[in-house]
Amino acid sequence: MQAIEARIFAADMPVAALMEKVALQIAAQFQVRYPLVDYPQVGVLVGPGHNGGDALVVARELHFRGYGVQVYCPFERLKDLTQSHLRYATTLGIPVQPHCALADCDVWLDGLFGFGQSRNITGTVAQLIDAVNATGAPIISIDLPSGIQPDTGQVLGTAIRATVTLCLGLWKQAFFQEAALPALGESTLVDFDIPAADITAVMGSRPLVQRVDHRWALAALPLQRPLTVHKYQMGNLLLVCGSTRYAGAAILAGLGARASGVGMLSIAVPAALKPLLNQQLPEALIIPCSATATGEIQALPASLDLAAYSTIGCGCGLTQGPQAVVEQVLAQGQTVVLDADGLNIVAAHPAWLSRAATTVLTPHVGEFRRLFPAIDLADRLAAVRAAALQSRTIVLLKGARVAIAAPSGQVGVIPESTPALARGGSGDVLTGLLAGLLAQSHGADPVASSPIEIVQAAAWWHAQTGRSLVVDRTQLGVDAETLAIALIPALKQLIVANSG
Ligand SMILES: NC(=O)C1=CN([C@@H]2O[C@H](COP(=O)(O)OP(=O)(O)OC[C@H]3O[C@@H](n4cnc5c(N)ncnc54)[C@H](O)[C@@H]3O)[C@@H](O)[C@H]2O)[C@@H](O)CC1
Ligand SMILES: Nc1ncnc2c1ncn2[C@@H]1O[C@H](COP(=O)(O)OP(=O)(O)O)[C@@H](O)[C@H]1O
Ligand SMILES: [K+]
Repeated sequence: MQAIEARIFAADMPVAALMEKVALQIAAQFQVRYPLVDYPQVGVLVGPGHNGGDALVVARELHFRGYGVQVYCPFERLKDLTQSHLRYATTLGIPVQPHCALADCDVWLDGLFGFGQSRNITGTVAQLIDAVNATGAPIISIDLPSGIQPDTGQVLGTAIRATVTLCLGLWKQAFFQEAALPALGESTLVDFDIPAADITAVMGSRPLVQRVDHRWALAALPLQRPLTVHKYQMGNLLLVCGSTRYAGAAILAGLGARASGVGMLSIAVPAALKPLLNQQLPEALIIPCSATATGEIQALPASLDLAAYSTIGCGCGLTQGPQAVVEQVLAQGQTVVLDADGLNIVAAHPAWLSRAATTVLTPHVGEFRRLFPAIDLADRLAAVRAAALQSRTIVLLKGARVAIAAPSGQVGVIPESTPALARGGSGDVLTGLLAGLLAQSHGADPVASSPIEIVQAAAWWHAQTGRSLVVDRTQLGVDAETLAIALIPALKQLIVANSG
């Protein structure tokens, strides 16, 4: 953003004109969300840079529209343009105070810091932020909540907890970092006509980090099958999963795979689980495996031709016993998705990941740390990219903002989700779903999407299904089985909602 902004200014767009253009939009949005009749008193926090300048333009506009405006600016030295706006606000009779004795305001506007913030916030400024948060009144943050590091999303000591954040121009990475989520509130983008040429000049035609949106995700799904296909051309998936202890994980992965539309689904489980799996997934071919005394897979049947499958998904509910099975799966030449215990096993044998075919790893933070102990998770987007580059695999880092990185360094992030998905088994559903989609892309009639696009699409679909279930059933109603069964109806809704 800084580099793009510099290009715009170098091309002689006056800085003050751009600030005015942006701030007038913020003022308009402010008045729609917080109308004068209900929110007559506005407190405005002004920082030393252009974020503070934006806030002062908004303060001026709100003053003329009839709001009672009170400015708080705990800084002595301001950038010139910000200083000019402050002088003019004072001339208009808008009260300006430096300290924390806060008036009773109905709503706050946060213009302390924007994308220029990097240092820890201390002293009076920190006190001001804490005091405004403590009022309980709604807060609109300009560009970023003050106190949030724009790239990593980390809290710089303390941060405004915004009700609404109006992000200016282009999404900053912090909007997709979990550390920032509690501070962001509802986030929307304010467009101010950045020339496309300036964006491409700085970011290239494909930015390194991209939000996965409905257009991309729906385009990557195999929604239209060729007319004359047979089942083996629409993906031949093998799931290797389950143990007596974790039988449900195998069922949930199977249900996720079912929703993918995969042509042929086989599930290798300890023999004792076969009747249960048959009952839950009548369409699947259940492959009984020899088991240890503790109910783990001992070995895959010698007659099983692993090379016949287009994709193998391995690990859900496996336990850490079947190491040789994981090694055998990774020695195959086709796409492998590793989850849960598959990841825990491979963490001790990273060399097994050196393979020519595509490997997809789907760790949560705990599994990620075991796999990549040297990679710092403070910046999740950088961490997932480093992991993909290091392991030459596709890495999907689970959590509130799922991030997916390819060995090329490209990162996709799922911009919307719901904490209702933080529930045992929902990851198993995702593994089955994405393995089933990957299997179809390797069928004889492949869809055009690349593996990374398919993994992103699966994660998007999974998160959107969670969100749609929350609407119907509250956050308490998103258990993993319900999630798996809802994938298809949710997809139907998503297609209808995003058509045209
Ligand atoms: N994106 C764009 O091109 C536009 C940007 N504008 C605004 O300009 C902002 C960026 O302006 P600036 O580059 O001036 O940066 P900021 O307004 O974020 O402020 C940076 C200033 O704060 C100081 N500072 C940073 N952390 C501090 C701390 N912890 N304690 C005390 N002081 C601290 C810095 O030394 C610097 O002087 C954007 O966020 C946005 O609000 C708009 O005015 C117009 C369009
Ligand atoms: N706070 C959250 N908000 C949104 N999604 C979440 C959150 N926490 C977890 N998830 C999602 O829920 C799933 C949990 O998967 P995982 O941790 O593997 O659990 P399990 O192994 O029990 O299935 C992942 O898809 C993850 O991204
Ligand atoms: K701000």
